[in-house]
Amino acid sequence: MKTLLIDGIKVRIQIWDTAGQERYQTITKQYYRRAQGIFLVYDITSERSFQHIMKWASDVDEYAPEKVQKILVGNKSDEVDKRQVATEQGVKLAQAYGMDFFETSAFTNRNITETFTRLAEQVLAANKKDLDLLRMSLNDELNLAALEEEEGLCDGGSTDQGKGCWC
Ligand SMILES: Nc1nc2c(ncn2[C@@H]2O[C@H](COP(=O)(O)OP(=O)(O)OP(=O)(O)O)[C@@H](O)[C@H]2O)c(=O)[nH]1
Repeated sequence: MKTLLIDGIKVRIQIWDTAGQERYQTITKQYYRRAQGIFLVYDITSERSFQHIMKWASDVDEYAPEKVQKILVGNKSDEVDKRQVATEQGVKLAQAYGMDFFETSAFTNRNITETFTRLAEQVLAANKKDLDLLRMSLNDELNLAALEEEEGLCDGGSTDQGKGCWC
């Protein structure tokens, strides 16, 4: 669980880290169904993990909801000497899939918050209509509560017009 502040809204994100190994894939696919955002992560020190992204992406297309938001992530950017996948390769693949792309390091924390924030922003944008409705009903509730409080004050019998009560 991670909390981020986006556009003045406190967003709580539940994160599932699915297993990369083939033998867990039946379970992994079940996670896709309820996902709103997905990171497709490879390891920049492993060409093989980069090649696997195509497979992950096709699984996501098959099992995740249509409006799921995706970001391509090349992790372990701190491992400069072991790099096998050039940044440009990541950029190109992300462009081909129409995704944003970040290189991150879980070791140094580079781009971690940025990556999560970006995905959360995309998820919020994709669900903007629902969010606007939620905001509107929240505002209605707040206005109602304020009105009730005001009426309560008036019921209290204050005749002091200086306090803004005109009933
Ligand atoms: N140098 C460095 N090492 C990392 C980074 N992220 C993860 N590691 C290391 O890489 C190894 C594998 O990390 P995991 O988090 O188990 O990777 P995973 O992709 O979840 O592995 P699966 O369980 O097979 O899905 C561990 O030894 C981590 O410490 C990073 O950004 N930089």
